[in-house]
This record gives sequence, structure tokens and C-alpha cells, in this order.
Amino acid sequence: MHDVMSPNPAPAPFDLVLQGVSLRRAGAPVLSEVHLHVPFGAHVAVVGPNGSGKTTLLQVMAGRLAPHGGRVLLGGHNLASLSGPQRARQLAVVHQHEQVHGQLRVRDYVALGRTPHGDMHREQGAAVVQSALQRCRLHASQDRQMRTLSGGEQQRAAIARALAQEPRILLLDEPTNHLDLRTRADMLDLLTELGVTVVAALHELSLVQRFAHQVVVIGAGRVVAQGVPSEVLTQELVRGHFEMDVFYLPLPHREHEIAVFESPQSGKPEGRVPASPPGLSSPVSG
Ligand SMILES: Nc1ncnc2c1ncn2[C@@H]1O[C@H](COP(=O)(O)OP(=O)(O)OP(=O)(O)O)[C@@H](O)[C@H]1O
Repeated sequence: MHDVMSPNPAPAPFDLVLQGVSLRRAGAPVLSEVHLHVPFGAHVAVVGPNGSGKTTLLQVMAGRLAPHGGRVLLGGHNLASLSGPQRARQLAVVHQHEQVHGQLRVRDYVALGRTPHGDMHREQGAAVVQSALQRCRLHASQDRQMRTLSGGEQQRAAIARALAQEPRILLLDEPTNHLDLRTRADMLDLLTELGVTVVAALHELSLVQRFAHQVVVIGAGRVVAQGVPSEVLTQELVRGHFEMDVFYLPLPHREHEIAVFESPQSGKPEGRVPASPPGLSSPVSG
């Protein structure tokens, strides 16, 4: 079961635990007293408005930013006590804005994921890289230079590099923002089939239910709610934190409902009719 995120259960190997994590940037608090327990294998979506602290939270989970208060534990060990390679064998990160490494061939870029394992040039490492390329549908593009890939293909390459790292925990900052609808669905399915922990910052709330066992809602650096998406993303919470309305609609032939997000009608100025986009006018009949 992945439904326990209370702060104090005994951590199992590869559980990620944040105990009272606080962090300031440029003197201002960015994270305040964050408590989380992410059990191994859980799929967690981190959501919140722009600037609420999602990227910072992932950076702290990755050990790239040291908290000013509290601590981060991986399998009961303080993350700060692990060396860079030790951390990189457990945790892989895909950033919101990845460095492109334009001159590298796609295969060599994905092979960077083997660096902490030291087998980039050996048979075992090459097999893992090929598998990651296949899974991210980049096998046919592996000899191209990274700079020639589209934005979505580069995003898939970054995910492939993280998969090649064979982490226990994948930390993904907006992993699907460049992907077309079908690829987005495929990637989310792939991520949930890996059998590892996946923590993803997502802007698109409609993806949360499809992907996550648990959702963590951040507001101004604090966890304002966490739990099962359908229970957490209530009308009240979504209005309060995202200034949107949520509707849960049944889908024919599916067990679950889908969440649809709409601007609140009451927020619209009265009597206004949506303008036609430039160049698109209603056909004139007759
Ligand atoms: N290097 C920095 N120096 C100072 N302030 C920073 C720095 N990085 C981030 N911040 C501030 O920390 C807060 C949280 O930023 P963060 O990037 O974690 O938010 P976010 O929720 O990921 O936002 P977004 O949805 O826009 O990506 C913001 O107010 C941001 O301006």
C-alpha cells in the first residue's frame, strides 16, 4: 500500500522522509516545516501555483539544496551523509529546464545516466541504455545530435537518461510539459510501470489522478494538503489554491472518473461574450 504519508512511521529501505524541512532563498522562506513520508514504490504528484516551492522541494529531495532546518532521510540515512555517486545510484532527477548537451549524440547523452554505475562503456551499461532508448521511443534517433531533437524528444531523452540511471527514486519536474497528448499518456504509463518511487511536480491537475497514488499540494512553501487525489482535490481546495472549479465526470467503460478543471463562472465579468480569435469569424449564412 502507498497510502501512508504521515511523518513518523519507521522508514523502510528507500523510503524518502522529510522531517520539518525549511529553506530560505535570498533571505525569504521558500519551504517551511515540510513533513512527508514517501514510501518506496509510491507515485506522488506535487502540485501548487507558480512560485509555491515545487522545484525547490524536488531539489531538496534530490540532495541538491541543503535545508536550513529539518532533514531528509533516504531509507533512514541522512541524505546529506551520502556521497554524490551514492546518491546518484538511488535518485535520478529530470529538471524543468534540462541542459541540452547539443553536440552529444542521443545515445551518449542517455549513457550519462550510467556515470554513477561506472559501466557506460561496458556491455551491461550499453544494454541498459538501449532499453531506456527503446522505452522512450528514441531508439531510431540514437545517432542524432541532441540539438537536432524537438523539445518533446529532448524531454524524452532526459527521461531516458534518468531511466538509464536505474534509480530507486525518480524526481521529475514537469516531465510532460513538452509532450503531445499521446506521448504524455504513454510516458505517464511508463513511469507508473517502473516499480520505483516517482515524485513529479505537475502543473496539469487533470494528469494527477491518472498518475498518482498521492498528491501533495504546496502553497507558499507549506504543505497545505496531501493524500489520495480524489479526496484532496476537492472543489474547496481547488478554488482556494488554484482559483479554478473542478468537476468529476464518469467516463463510459472506465472505472474511474476524470477531473475537469474550469475557470469559475462567478469570476467572469457579467455580460461579456468570449471574443472570436483573430481571423476566425462566424460563417455568414445566405
Ligand atoms: N535562486 C533563487 N534565489 C532566490 N529566490 C528563488 C531562487 N529560486 C527560487 N526562488 C524563489 O523561491 C520560490 C519557489 O520557487 P520554485 O521554483 O520552487 O517554485 P515552483 O512552485 O516550482 O514554481 P513554478 O510553478 O513557477 O515552476 C519562488 O518565490 C522563487 O521566486
